[in-house]
Amino acid sequence: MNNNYFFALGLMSGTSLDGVDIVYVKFKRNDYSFFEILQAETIPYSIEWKQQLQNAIHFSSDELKKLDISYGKYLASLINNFVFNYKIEELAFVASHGHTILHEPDKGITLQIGYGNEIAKLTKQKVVCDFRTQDVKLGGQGAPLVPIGDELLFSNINYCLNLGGFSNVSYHNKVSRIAFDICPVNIVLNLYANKLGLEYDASGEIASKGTINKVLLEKLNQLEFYQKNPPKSLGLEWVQQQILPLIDSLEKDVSNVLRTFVEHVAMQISSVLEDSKSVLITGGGVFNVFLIDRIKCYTNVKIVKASNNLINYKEALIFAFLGVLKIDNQINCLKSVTGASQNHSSGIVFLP
Ligand SMILES: Nc1ncnc2c1ncn2[C@@H]1O[C@H](COP(=O)(O)OP(=O)(O)OP(=O)(O)O)[C@@H](O)[C@H]1O
Ligand SMILES: CC(=O)N[C@H]1[C@@H]2OC[C@@H](O2)[C@@H](O)[C@@H]1O[C@H](C)C(=O)O
Repeated sequence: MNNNYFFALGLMSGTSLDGVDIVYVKFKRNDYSFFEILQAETIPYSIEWKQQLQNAIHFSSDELKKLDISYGKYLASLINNFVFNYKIEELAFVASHGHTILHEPDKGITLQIGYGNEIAKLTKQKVVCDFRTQDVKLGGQGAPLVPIGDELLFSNINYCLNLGGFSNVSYHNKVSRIAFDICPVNIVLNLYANKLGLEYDASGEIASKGTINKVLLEKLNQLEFYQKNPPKSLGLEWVQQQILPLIDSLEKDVSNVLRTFVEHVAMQISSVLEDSKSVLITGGGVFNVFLIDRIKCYTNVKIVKASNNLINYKEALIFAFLGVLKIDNQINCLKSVTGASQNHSSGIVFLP
């Protein structure tokens, strides 16, 4: 055993409901910039779990309490399997984001299920969870929480850009960390790829064969959201109200839609990135070769190549890191990002 290092598990279940991401990470004592992802796996949801998590928004508070416990038991079983399969012997704690069921921070509500007490009991590990509630209590949005990880784990990089359902960015301006959603990405590209019977447009092949609809492109770029200053965020409702009707009224050909939307994304992303700065890009959109090429056409940024583990598991890694900060009683929620009344150390610790 080397006392300079310690090991943690990070668990994240994202909005896309593809599964639970688990990472086993090596951290260094007294050096927050060090991390190494040793093992990583996504455990896909069964149809039953997917349905339950999707429907839970309509559950009564008693039903939610039951789900909190049964989902906690489920996470515990995934952790036990992971520890067994990868022969993990050293583990300081588990940090679990859980799954977000309710999130209306302006009404003081945020709920991530997966009861930590259940996980601690069944895994016999120290567990840190419930990272968002305290921030909402302090008047913050309870999200995004990843930027503190960007700040401390990737301090040598100017921009951390995520290309998921939506694209978001975080960077340090002259005074503090800034983070915001830039524009929709895969949530829109997938919808149109689905019309061709595809899950997504692999490598952006179909988009690359389409033609730009200039009127549509201009109208997309003129949407009011893009003129607003951060902090700002996007949701599915906005896409349904502002983006889809616009596309459908102006372009019928799917490859032209994909081509035009890729151009829109590339233009919006490049408009927030300053030339010659470094950018770490993560999220599944990294594999859209055509989109990355288009971004490169508009900017002179230096793209830092991320490993596949980092591309796919950065959020789970950062929740493990938020656990490290909580256990060390250090700030893990930034008021400059969430709008809370103060910076604070968030999360609840459960002992086995
Ligand atoms: N080879 C590929 N070519 C093009 N696109 C890809 C490829 N692989 C993955 N993607 C895109 O990435 C998406 C998955 O990305 P990711 O897992 O980051 O999304 P997410 O978890 O829904 O995002 P978030 O929760 O951060 O919004 C896929 O749905 C698809 O659109
Ligand atoms: C409430 C909640 O679960 N929000 C998630 C969600 O998924 C993406 C986006 O919306 C982000 O705000 C957040 O997660 C990331 C990991 C965050 O907190 O940084």
